[in-house]
Amino acid sequence: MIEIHGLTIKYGAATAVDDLTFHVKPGRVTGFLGPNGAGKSSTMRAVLGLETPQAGIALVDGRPYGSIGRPLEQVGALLDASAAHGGRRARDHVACVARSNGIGRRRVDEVLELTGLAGVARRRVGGFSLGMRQRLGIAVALLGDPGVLMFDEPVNGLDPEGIRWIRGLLRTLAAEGRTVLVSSHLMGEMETTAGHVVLIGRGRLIEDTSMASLVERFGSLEEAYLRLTESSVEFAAGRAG
Ligand SMILES: Nc1ncnc2c1ncn2[C@@H]1O[C@H](COP(=O)(O)OP(=O)(O)OP(=O)(O)O)[C@@H](O)[C@H]1O
Repeated sequence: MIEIHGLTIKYGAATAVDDLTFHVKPGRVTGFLGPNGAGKSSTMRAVLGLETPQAGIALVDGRPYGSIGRPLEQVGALLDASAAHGGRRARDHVACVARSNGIGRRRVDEVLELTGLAGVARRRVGGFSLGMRQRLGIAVALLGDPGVLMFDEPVNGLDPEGIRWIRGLLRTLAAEGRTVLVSSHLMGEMETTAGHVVLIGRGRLIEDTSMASLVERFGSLEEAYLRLTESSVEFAAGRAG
């Protein structure tokens, strides 16, 4: 379970996350949605102890990330697919993270297999497509077999086969009883994958509800999203013509 309590994150004078409170429960995929700049990535970083909030707290299974003994075995995350060093071979990258976290080699091969990277594991990450990097980031997130998983826009750059694969993976992870938080701007994809939605705008909570209730109220997730975030969009495109 992930618990966010009164979380406030400021960058200088700008408030990115504003007194945000919500819980992410196990056993279902929770879609974390909101316009560009709404504060999704900042919130996820706070869960991993990568942000120092001005107020509030983010907990994983009741504890702040920094106090977890073997964090990779509690929470796995894909936040930035470009994080891996380009000069490294894929397997070496995963093996290095595994080694520094006391995780054995067998698990390295398992996650490479699970993410479809076994055949390219000896290739350098620098030559990887964005979709392959996403898979590599997911492989690392799964290394510790954690009960809590966070993916920041994991479908980015994936081809249709990859999108279908991640849909199945997210559902499987949730069905295994894990806590799964996924951010995405692809409403159609989220509607089929997520059972619950946390919608934020300008760092504040807009909705924390089941997918079924949103679709029932608005007809589709896209419609719900557009209507509910109307006043929270910071970077709206100009109208053509
Ligand atoms: N390191 C930083 N320094 C300064 N401002 C930042 C930093 N990181 C994020 N911000 C700002 O905080 C706000 C929230 O950003 P964040 O990346 O959390 O939003 P997001 O919902 O993940 O957006 P997107 O959907 O575009 O990825 C934005 O206004 C962003 O410009």
